[in-house]
Amino acid sequence: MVIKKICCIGAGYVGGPTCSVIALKCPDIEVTVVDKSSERIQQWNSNKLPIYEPGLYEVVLKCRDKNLFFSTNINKAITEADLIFISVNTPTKLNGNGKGRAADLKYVEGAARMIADIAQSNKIVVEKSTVPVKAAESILRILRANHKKGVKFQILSNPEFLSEGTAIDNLINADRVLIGGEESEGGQQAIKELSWVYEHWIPAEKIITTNTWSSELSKLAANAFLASRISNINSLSAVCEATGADISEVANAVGKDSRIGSKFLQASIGFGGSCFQKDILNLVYICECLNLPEVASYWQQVIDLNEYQKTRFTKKIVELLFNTVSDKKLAILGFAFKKDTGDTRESPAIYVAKTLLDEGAKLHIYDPKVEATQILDDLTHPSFTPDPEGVRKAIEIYDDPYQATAGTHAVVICTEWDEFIGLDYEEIYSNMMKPAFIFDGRKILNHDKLANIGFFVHTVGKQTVYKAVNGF
Ligand SMILES: NC(=O)C1=CN([C@@H]2O[C@H](COP(=O)(O)OP(=O)(O)OC[C@H]3O[C@@H](n4cnc5c(N)ncnc54)[C@H](O)[C@@H]3O)[C@@H](O)[C@H]2O)C=CC1
Ligand SMILES: O=C(O)[C@H]1O[C@H](OP(=O)(O)OP(=O)(O)OC[C@H]2O[C@@H](n3ccc(=O)[nH]c3=O)[C@H](O)[C@@H]2O)[C@H](O)[C@@H](O)[C@@H]1O
Repeated sequence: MVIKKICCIGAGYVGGPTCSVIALKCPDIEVTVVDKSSERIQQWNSNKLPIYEPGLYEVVLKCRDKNLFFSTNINKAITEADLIFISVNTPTKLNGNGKGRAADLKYVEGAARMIADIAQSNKIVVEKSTVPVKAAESILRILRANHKKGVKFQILSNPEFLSEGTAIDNLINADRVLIGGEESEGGQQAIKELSWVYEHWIPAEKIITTNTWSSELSKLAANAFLASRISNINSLSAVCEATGADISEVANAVGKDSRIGSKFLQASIGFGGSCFQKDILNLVYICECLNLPEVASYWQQVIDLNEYQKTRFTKKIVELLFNTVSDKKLAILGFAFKKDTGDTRESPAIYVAKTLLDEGAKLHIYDPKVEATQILDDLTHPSFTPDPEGVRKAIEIYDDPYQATAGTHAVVICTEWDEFIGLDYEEIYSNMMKPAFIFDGRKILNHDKLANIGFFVHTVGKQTVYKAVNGF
């Protein structure tokens, strides 16, 4: 079979950008991205896409309504497709067995059941979502138990490695594409067909093929490795703060060893995002189910250290502000979980805001890309507070960093947006309460310069900087 039509179930952070790039690079293939959320589909078809991702809008504009379609007509897209990506969310389970750790596969199962129900011809079904090892077995059982006479399915695992904020570049210049499938003739043929799609722009030597279970596990492993590097460096940042070593100097010296490498060694207020925590918790749960408690507790440490890092940073804010932030105004600069995205899922800024609000602070929040409604939703969600009205009264959301910081006791940098580096801190200082504090949770600012202006500066992985100004 030559792939002529692709359907992607799930128009989210992965489905949208991935299929846009496939459409861009494969003009001979018609790609339809479907979602059960008509609001999301309507946004994909508008001039304001539902997600902010550098370069995405340009790609969508080039392909939309030519060979790229966003639709709620799931039935039609599945019926016509030769190959179907399942790119739905796989959040951590909130209830029942494995609550708080296992991946909730209800959306994947829902997608599989829809495919089984609708498909009238053979399909290659591709797990794009991040799933536990052996998930393909469950999908296949659902498909094969419900298929119509004569319809055959092949399941492939093709995990996605893009990072938000750099998704388009990651997709176009992927380090590798991983495809896992059955060792049977049918499985190998399906692998070839999906490889052919990627070979439109990815060199063949970068396309790795494995068995299905290796592919599924490699995705969890890659995220666990990446997150553990952040916990490694964050653990050492605590040692730096206690000794006078500087974590940036340590990271630079350690990272120069080519066996270690310099990437992903940026100390921070802890990693956020929708996947690191959920995927490692999922790995921990899998290990427990496999009766591998030592392995489970090894990876659990990566999460525990991340919690410790978030707590450490916020405790320090309260401690340095004379042990009370009650009724003090604090500016939170950055609410997204990293720069160049409007995504706030598991953002450390949410944790910082919660602790400060619980301590009675008033927050002025500014983020260049996160919508005010999103910030409000995050901070008034029932899982965040029992008192949404109280939170609403304690926060103000700004669309200008100078207004957000005016009249505050402290500025807290939660996201490493480039624009925060170039702000006029003399002006900011002049409009703040004194003594004026900066807590740089991302290590992006010039701390000596800030101290010279008069700021009391605390950052991660370095001793607090303060230069006596006017004799104080
Ligand atoms: N966000 C990221 O950067 C990355 C995410 N992943 C994985 O990719 C998967 C998807 O993640 P995101 O795109 O971030 O999730 P998302 O939440 O942004 O998008 C998922 C979409 O699937 C839709 N959906 C769920 N069930 C459906 C159904 N039965 N029919 C139609 N639509 C349905 C939802 O309405 C939602 O729009 C997850 O497994 C995640 O772990 C993998 C790599 C990167
Ligand atoms: O499975 C996924 O969802 C994706 O998860 C991460 O991508 P993402 O979460 O989008 O972004 P990252 O750049 O990995 O950042 C995650 C968090 O770690 C933090 N981080 C990152 C790097 C670093 O050195 N220090 C650090 O604190 C970031 O600020 C952010 O809060 C992985 O990098 C992707 O390869 C993977 O596909």
